[in-house]
Amino acid sequence: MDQAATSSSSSSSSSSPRRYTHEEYKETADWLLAHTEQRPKVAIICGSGLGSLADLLEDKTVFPYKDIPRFPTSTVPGHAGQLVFGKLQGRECVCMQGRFHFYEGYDIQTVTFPVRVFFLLGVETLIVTNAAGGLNDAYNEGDIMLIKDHINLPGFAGQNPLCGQNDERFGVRFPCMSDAYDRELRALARQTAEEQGCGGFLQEGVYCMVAGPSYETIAECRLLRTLGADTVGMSTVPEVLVARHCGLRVLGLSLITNMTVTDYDSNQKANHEEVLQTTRNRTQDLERFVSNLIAKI
Ligand SMILES: O=P(O)(O)O[C@@H]1C[C@H](O)[C@@H](CO)O1
Ligand SMILES: Nc1nc2[nH]cnc2c(=O)[nH]1
Repeated sequence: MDQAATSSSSSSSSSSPRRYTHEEYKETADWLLAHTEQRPKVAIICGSGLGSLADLLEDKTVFPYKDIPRFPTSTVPGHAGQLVFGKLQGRECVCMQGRFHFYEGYDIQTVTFPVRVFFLLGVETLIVTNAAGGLNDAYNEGDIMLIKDHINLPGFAGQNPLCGQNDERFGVRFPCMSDAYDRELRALARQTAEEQGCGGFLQEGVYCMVAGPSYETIAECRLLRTLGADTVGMSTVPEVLVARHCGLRVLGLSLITNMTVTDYDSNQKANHEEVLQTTRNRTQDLERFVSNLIAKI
């Protein structure tokens, strides 16, 4: 990717892989603060096909990523590529309509760049959504899974956005992740789903991140299930690591857009069109769910 390759800051080196300085994050945050009067406490990152959440905001100010200093750009269908400030249920929010993925060619610090910008804007809670493949055979396409934990497979292979020199202004060198997904927010989400009458399709489980962009083989799906994963996707975990590092509360939601293939006799094939089609089918329920939930935060 051109931008991924050319926007590399001078701080990148093998001994100091931190890609952006505190000042650089702050410049972007200050630019945004100078261009909007909104001061959101909640940020939402929209997964594949889930960007219409941002359309619910009122009194919107919209910034295409290309206009924001240092912001990367989205390259994946279903990711519009703009930052939307506005009010949802009367609460000021900022919404990423389109996220960045490692498989797009961005390094892991670029993928997570917006999260530290949100922190510097004064955001306290991050709601992160994704489209994911279901591994748990008790799940159904169209279910929403509250993420209670994750498996960071790229992290096992050295791709963790917190690698490199640590800046204590963001957080500690060795952040705890056993409480990554806020228990109170999950309880609120369960309560919201019950009230909305959609408790029947709410699941709670473990999301596993793979680098992508290829979908999993049958053997890989079986392996991930054995490891304890309920869903698999290509995002979210890096953003959560950076958010928790700087003390944001996190709620994670996976929309099960497809059930993964685990049977050698199956003719089913994972594909992005199916992913987007399921998000189109479920978008209204998900929007109502997030919107009702935000009213309680
Ligand atoms: O951004 P998310 O994680 O929702 O997108 C998922 C993972 C890939 O980007 C894509 C595969 O269909 O959907
Ligand atoms: N890795 C992965 N990502 C997805 N995103 C949506 N569905 C899937 C899937 O089956 N696998």
